[in-house]
Amino acid sequence: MAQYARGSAVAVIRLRNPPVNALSLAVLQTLEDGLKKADADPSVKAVMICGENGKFSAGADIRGFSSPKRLGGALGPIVSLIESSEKPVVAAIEGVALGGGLEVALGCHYRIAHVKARMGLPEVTIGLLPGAEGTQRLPRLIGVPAALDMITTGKHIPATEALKLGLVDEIVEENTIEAAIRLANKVIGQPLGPRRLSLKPVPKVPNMEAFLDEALVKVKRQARGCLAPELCFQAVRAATQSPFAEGVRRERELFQVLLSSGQAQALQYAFFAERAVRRWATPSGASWSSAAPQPVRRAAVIGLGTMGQGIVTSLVKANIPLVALEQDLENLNKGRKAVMLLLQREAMKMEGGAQILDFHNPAHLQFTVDFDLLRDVDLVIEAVFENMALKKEIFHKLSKICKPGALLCTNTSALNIDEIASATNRPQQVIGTHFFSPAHVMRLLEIIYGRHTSPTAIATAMQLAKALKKVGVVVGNCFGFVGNRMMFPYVQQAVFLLEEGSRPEAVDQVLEDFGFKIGPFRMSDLAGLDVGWRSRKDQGLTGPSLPAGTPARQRHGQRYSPLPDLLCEQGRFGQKTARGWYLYEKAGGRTATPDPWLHNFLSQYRDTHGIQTRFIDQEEILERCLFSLINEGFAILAEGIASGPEHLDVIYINGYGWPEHRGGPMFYASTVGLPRVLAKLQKYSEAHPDVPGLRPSAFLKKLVAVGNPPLKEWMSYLSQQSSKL
Ligand SMILES: CC/C=C\C/C=C/C(=O)SCCNC(=O)CCNC(=O)[C@H](O)C(C)(C)COP(=O)(O)OP(=O)(O)OC[C@H]1O[C@@H](n2cnc3c(N)ncnc32)[C@H](O)[C@@H]1OP(=O)(O)O
Repeated sequence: MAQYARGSAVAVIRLRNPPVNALSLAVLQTLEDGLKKADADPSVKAVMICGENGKFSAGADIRGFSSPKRLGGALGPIVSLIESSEKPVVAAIEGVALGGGLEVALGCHYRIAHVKARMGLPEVTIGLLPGAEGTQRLPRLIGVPAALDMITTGKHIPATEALKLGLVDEIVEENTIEAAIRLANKVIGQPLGPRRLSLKPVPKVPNMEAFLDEALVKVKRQARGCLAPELCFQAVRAATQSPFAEGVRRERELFQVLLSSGQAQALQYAFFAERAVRRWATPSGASWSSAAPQPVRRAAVIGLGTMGQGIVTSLVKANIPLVALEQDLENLNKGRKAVMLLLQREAMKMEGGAQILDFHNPAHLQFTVDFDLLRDVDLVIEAVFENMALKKEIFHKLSKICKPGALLCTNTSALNIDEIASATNRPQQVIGTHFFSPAHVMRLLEIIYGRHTSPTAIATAMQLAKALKKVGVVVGNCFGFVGNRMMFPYVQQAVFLLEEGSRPEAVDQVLEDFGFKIGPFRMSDLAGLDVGWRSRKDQGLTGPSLPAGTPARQRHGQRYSPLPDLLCEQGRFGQKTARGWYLYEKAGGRTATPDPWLHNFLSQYRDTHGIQTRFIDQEEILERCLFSLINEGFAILAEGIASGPEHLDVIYINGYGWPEHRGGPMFYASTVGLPRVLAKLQKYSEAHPDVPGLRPSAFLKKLVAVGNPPLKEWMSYLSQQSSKL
């Protein structure tokens, strides 16, 4: 709701809808009532609009976009009403003014902001555009280039930048409300025409059309199939071509297109999914609501390879003092140099970075080879090589050295947390923290609890994720956990498709067109083919431990492709060796070129194994890769490894480059329709009976049998029916 109060000559309208004063229909109604009351009251000479609890408003209530009584066109007319008021209206911006919240402020005649406030039009990130006339007012106020940047990226800007852009008239360090009332009193009686943005012309840019054409190319390139950035662009372009009223009409049309697009629903689902996974729970009943985190005043990272370097950088950025440990001086110096370089780059990106990132002070970041320095840390993150024996040795040592309360985390992408914990005298304090590379950039932190991990340990790891500005997702312990376990069948299908007749570039193209940042073969080349090779050798799937006489394309009675092993045997490890599934300009090069050698190698391979090369169309590539990944997701849910489909989706969006506008794999499955996913899996499974990843999961079959319920109801079928699966 909005609260109306009149004191002296200035009426105060306070937006009130905790926690972020989202603009629901009820809030809009009371805002409109307040404006009309102020207008009708002759003793009121000016109006001040602010938000409750130090936040102006986070914009339209996102849940309202999917409700039957849609928010759609409700806000624009109210913004117009504010602007047309004959009494000056001042916005007092504290905390955040985002989306519709900022559009309300743009309707006001004056804007005053607290120095710590943030502003933005993030509608694009939830698949929409600023549909309350924001695409028409903002370019008039701050110019087309700056407005286009804010509207097409959705970025939040600090008040200091808003002042420089002319988005706000003044910033204050003290009480914003009092300053806004002072300003309102001061401007009573002054002409309002020049303050009405709808009456202003859009400032000219030399070669406007050329500028816009270039901007459009950039917007499209960055959108990777997402509709909203381009439609945001079109709305701003309309502001440069048409009078205000016509621009508003165009904005409304484009808004409706986005509102009814599946993409907006997917992005809004993703927004709430990210927040839902914070409320973690385990099958044993531990949960976020009852577990409290332990404070982490000092941490340690063991191992300064690529992952360790990124983790150290993340901790420094989060201002957590730490000890970085390596096994010997040579590795320590190498690691230190790399970390310092990363930190310098990060500091350059931050405003006042060098002061904020105090990484030259040993009290904040200490490099050592001495395990004894880990005695009083609150949390250790082990980030050594993916080797069970090595990790167990380290954890055994840690449990002897670290203080009793210290949390012991292992950065692993697949290894058994319980086995690692068994090497310690405190398995309740051992937890998996699976960072994604580069660890100081990627948002995902998969948090894996073992059989004995305590709720406090989970809560502490989640708190750490928050401090590192990452999205923590709590999952159970199984080989590959959630993300990699779903990735295995996906990559396996991609390789099988090569055996049957496809090429890496064809498979990658289909998945990149779908919206993945990078296809499976480019991804393998980037990560290094040797990583998987080592793991397969450890599992006895290839290498010297493979029993003599094992068929080349079969393991344990299932189809197996030795193609990646054969490439590794040729020294083709991907980017690092300039050759993998592609050819690169040099070792460490980034530009992937299709490799005639590989094409020839694939033909010979097919001949050797008597495989008839066939043409594989895009639909089959997409369905076999994606549906096998989704199928594994259903198995994971049925086993209780993750507590809901949102967890899987958040993991895929934030750790695996899944296109957010498709809402994550499980949401995508719900949009395709589970009966179709099942039918396709059945078809492919019949064609490839020796591939378990294509065999439909019992849970998927169950959901289809009960009538394809909406995603939010899936888990209820599991709890009622799991015994029958
Ligand atoms: C009718 C109008 C036509 C069109 C134009 C207008 C369109 C819009 O305005 S669309 C909305 C644009 N605004 C946003 O996209 C902002 C979204 N929110 C955020 O970015 C963040 O929540 C925040 C920066 C405002 C606060 O971040 P933080 O402090 O980390 O808190 P949370 O993110 O956990 O949020 C707390 C709580 O509030 C819920 N929430 C936040 N914003 C909205 C919103 N706009 N509508 C509905 N609910 C919102 C959020 O989900 C959290 O609740 P839960 O934990 O229960 O999910």
